[in-house]
Amino acid sequence: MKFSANLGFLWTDRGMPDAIRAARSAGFAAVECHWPYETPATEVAEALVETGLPMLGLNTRRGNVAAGENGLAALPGREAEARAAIEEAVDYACAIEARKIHVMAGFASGPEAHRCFIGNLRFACKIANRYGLTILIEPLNRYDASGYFLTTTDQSVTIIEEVGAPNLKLMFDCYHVQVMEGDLTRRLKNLLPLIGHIQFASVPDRGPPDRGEVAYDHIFRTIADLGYAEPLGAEYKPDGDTDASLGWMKTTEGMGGRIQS
Ligand SMILES: O=C(O)[C@@H](O)C(=O)CO
Ligand SMILES: [Mg+2]
Repeated sequence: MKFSANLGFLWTDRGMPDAIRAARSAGFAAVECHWPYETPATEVAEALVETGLPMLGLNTRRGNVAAGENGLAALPGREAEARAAIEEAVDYACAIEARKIHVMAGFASGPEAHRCFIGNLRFACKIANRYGLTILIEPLNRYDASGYFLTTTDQSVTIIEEVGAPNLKLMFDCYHVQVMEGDLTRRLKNLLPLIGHIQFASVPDRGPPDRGEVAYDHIFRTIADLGYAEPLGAEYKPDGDTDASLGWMKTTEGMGGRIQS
């Protein structure tokens, strides 16, 4: 069991190359990010080579963030922008050797949005397949992303089956899944073949995993027992300094200190 530092939330006080170095110093086995596009891919690639860490994945652009957009792929009429964002993410991923792209659905609902999302995901999977990349979809919870198109693992399974591409997988963020559906242990076991990445944070405050309503020592042990060996994404918001928030990696029984080796 290994951990990946999500640089969308951890070490946000520095640029991505330095955040990658900080993750290496803290003992993470990998990094992942949200929207790296303002940093030249060459700078990110250099920091990855220097530290030896892989960048697991990145997200497609959200669209007009100032206007509150949170993804484009399920927005009928915005297919050209959504597909340009997918192509941009594929290019960036190839430049830094990231293997997974989270295609963000956006705020939408109804059958037209569903059809639009399916079409854009088929497009994404086809392009990604040329480079051996995996496309991820991630259900987000109704409080943090009210009105987001994709909200549950059940809905995600329907979409993955309808798209029918072997390189389309579920981003199982334990934080969102716990808020929306609960039953984490059974869901992890049942959905394992469809899972392309796992993330975690405390619930309900999205802090480090050694607090809140989810017993992450049990969840991490469950994941390890299932034979899932990919790094788990630490996607939580530290109260302040990221380094000061990492006690869970070293001290909590059953967590990183014992599992990560
Ligand atoms: O959980 C999240 O919010 C992220 O994994 C993400 O990709 C952006 O919303
Ligand atoms: Mg997440």
